[in-house]
Amino acid sequence: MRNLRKELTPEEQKSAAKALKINISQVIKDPKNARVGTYISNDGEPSLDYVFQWLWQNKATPFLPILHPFTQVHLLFQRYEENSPMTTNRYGILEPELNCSHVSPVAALDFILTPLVAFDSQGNRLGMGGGYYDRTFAQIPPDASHRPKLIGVAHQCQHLDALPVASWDVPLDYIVTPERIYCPHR
Ligand SMILES: Nc1nc2c(c(=O)[nH]1)N(C=O)[C@@H](CNc1ccc(C(=O)N[C@@H](CCC(=O)O)C(=O)O)cc1)CN2
Ligand SMILES: Nc1ncnc2c1ncn2[C@@H]1O[C@H](COP(=O)(O)OP(=O)(O)OP(=O)(O)O)[C@@H](O)[C@H]1O
Repeated sequence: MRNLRKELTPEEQKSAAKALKINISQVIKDPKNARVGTYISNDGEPSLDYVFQWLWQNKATPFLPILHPFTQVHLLFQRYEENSPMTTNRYGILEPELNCSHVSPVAALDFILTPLVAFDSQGNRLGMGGGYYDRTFAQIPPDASHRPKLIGVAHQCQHLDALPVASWDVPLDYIVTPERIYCPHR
């Protein structure tokens, strides 16, 4: 599945990124003041470059994942601005330089756009295998009055009929591809 997304041509990636922005704007209907977890694409993942522009233009705030400096197995979400100082993490992925005053509690985000390796129509997500997203989502208290909507972002070729589900897997509320919007639980 990772090879499938890596084999897309630059032209295919560009048209995917444009179509994704349109579909994501159907899910994040009211972007003004929305706090949105995002990612910087890696390894053939769909680019969010058009989504970042759309979020900034519509007064939403994107946040990027940072590998937690102490636990090593959780993600921190830090505000991302066009001029944020960046560094590369141990996987070679760009992330903002840690600035604690720009970090948001994960439960305070309104939406989290998650990259994935494969998804199914039931909202199950297969990731890179580090367990970062599931461990981070598990930190949200079950009785939290506000919880982020989880939106998987993928190329259509990452769709599978059914994925195995682990006890710790947190299901996605939506999956957005350039072609379709899946709402598994509605
Ligand atoms: N763009 C992006 N950012 C992200 C993730 C992601 O999947 N995509 N993550 C989602 O969790 C976290 C980082 N997790 C990752 C886990 C493994 C690998 C990876 O490339 N693993 C290599 C082995 C490399 C090594 O061990 O040094 C591999 O599987 O080939 C990358 C990211 C946070 N940021
Ligand atoms: N809530 C959790 N608490 C403790 N361990 C967890 C939790 N979630 C995941 N893990 C651990 O993380 C490992 C990897 O999980 P999994 O294969 O589901 O990762 P993934 O979702 O593919 O990765 P990623 O989120 O980094 O893209 C699992 O073997 C599991 O032991």
